[in-house]
Amino acid sequence: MTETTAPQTRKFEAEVAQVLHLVTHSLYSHKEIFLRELISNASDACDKLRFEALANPALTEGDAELRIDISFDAEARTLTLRDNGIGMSQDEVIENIGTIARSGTRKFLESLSGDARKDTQLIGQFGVGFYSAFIVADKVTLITRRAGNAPGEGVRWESDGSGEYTLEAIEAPRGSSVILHLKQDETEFLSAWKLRDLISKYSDHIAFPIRLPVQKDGKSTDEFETVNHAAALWTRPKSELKDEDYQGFYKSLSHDFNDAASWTHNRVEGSQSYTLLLYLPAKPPLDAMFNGRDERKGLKLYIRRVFIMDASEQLLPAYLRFMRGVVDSDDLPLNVSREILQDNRLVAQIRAACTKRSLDLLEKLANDDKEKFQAFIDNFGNVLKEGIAEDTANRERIAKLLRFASTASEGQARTVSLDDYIGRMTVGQEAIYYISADGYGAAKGSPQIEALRARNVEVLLMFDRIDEWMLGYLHEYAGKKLRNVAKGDLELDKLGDGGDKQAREEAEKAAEPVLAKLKELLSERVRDVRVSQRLTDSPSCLVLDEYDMASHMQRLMREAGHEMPASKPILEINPQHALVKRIEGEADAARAAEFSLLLFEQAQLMDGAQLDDPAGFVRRINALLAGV
Ligand SMILES: Nc1ncnc2c1ncn2[C@@H]1O[C@H](COP(=O)(O)OP(=O)(O)OP(=O)(O)O)[C@@H](O)[C@H]1O
Repeated sequence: MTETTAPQTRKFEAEVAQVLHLVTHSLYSHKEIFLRELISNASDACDKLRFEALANPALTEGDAELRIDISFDAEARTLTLRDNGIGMSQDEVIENIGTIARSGTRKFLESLSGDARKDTQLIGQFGVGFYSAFIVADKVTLITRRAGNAPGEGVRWESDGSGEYTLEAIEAPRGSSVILHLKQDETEFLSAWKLRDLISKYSDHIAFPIRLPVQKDGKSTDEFETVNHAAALWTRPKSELKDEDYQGFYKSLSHDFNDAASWTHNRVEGSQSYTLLLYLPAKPPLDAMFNGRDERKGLKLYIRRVFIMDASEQLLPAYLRFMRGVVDSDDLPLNVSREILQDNRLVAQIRAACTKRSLDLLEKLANDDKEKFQAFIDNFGNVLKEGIAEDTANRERIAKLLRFASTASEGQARTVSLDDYIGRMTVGQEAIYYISADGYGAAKGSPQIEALRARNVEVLLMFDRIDEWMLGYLHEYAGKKLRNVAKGDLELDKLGDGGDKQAREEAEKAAEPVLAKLKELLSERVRDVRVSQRLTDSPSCLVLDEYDMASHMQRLMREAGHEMPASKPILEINPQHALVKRIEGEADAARAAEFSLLLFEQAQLMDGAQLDDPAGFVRRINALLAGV
């Protein structure tokens, strides 16, 4: 450790100054949260000490009852939060309070919009932690000593939040005291009544005693009394807990300003015993947005009430990474490591239970609260889709929860479930039809869906990046095949009244000369030219064979740097269309070649592809328009 004797002044990292400025300016309307944040830090510090003391009991010697004391001095205008938790060494103070250690914070700063209202929302989800002290204080003093360090190795840190702080080595008890020098108008926090009220509102569930000085004749005495429940919330019987209790716990667990959308709380007893408390956030938590699949957080593992670690990766599959909560196991060994968690039978059981309970919760929400469920789909629907590939055992349950846009729904909102779709299938329809494209407009306007539309057959519109990948794993739902409308033979004869098969065969026969002409003219660009059953209005479209990769997926793969074998598409034509008829009757070979190219280029454009020769395309269109 670096020795400090006289106070030294240091500068905050530039980003800290930025966060501080933002916190103090944008969170004023939520100023009470400072108390919740500081209590939550104190509670984390007690958790950490309790955990370290498992291996080294000497750490808590002489002061083993972990607690958080809050006191105030009306004359000096100070409010002090003191915990006898893990404390910090000088290096840790510099690291934790003077810099922005977490990569998520940097990303958070980059994402700020400059719009105060939006940024407040964002910072609320991000969890402002220690810096929230500066919402109500114009100076903050932190006195701290790491458990295990000698009494003289304490640190005094002080700052007015304007860009610099001072550090000094001092004598200090184990743990941390945060002393807030309150701003002129923040007198309300110098009241036992007000503090008690805030503690029961925001911090009642904290598992350590939070104590306030006993009041006598309007003054604080030296005696302290516990004002919270001081029992881990998830250990309390459900019947005793109110919605506010669950929401309060959620907020301090997740640092979210918003209420959770829903939660599930279960005690499991059997071959092993554990408690689960899982929350579904109403808004995407920031880390779920910023941190990738490998950096996730949000599910805390406790063993017999002792906080062990964040074990989201071990206890939840990646496609449920938006869930937040607590797992408290009675049977895992306290000295469990991440490695042990990876490969442990009990953990595998708990993980399966977390998955099941999360899916139960989502199903219940889908049935009971359409609005909240729709918000879930809007926020997390694409994350859930990963489950189709990842969790084969639960594939059908996950598929049931998915929602899509379709030709029967309004706009691009994903509102149609596979069950809704099946309920609307027409006579003779055996498959669930979908089209996939780069965007909603492209999917909805796909020429390939024209004939299905004309027959009143609904088509699901898939246009999220993940869809094509997911569809590679979702071949069937409730015994019905999922079929890409742009692939293979649609067997439209089986639908509805079946149409006039004979008339179709005659039309195909009649189109043979134009097919032959087009095949010859476009032989370098297409694999085959066929009469389409899919088209009613457009002259042409591109289709794929049953096992070809969807064309926009091929493009995505190429963009991502994958070598894709060049495969020529199949062109389908509508022999009734004027352009096709024109080609058929065109005696001038050069013009016929130009127009057939146009037929192909139009199909490419509607498929979302880039043209090889846009200038040539425009020239051809103009020639056609000018009747040349
Ligand atoms: N009372 C305390 N005792 C010991 N360490 C503390 C205390 N308060 C803060 N710290 C340390 O400072 C770090 C930064 O605290 P801060 O509240 O800013 O963020 P955080 O708690 O890590 O994140 P979040 O608030 O989003 O959970 C903490 O991670 C912890 O290591």
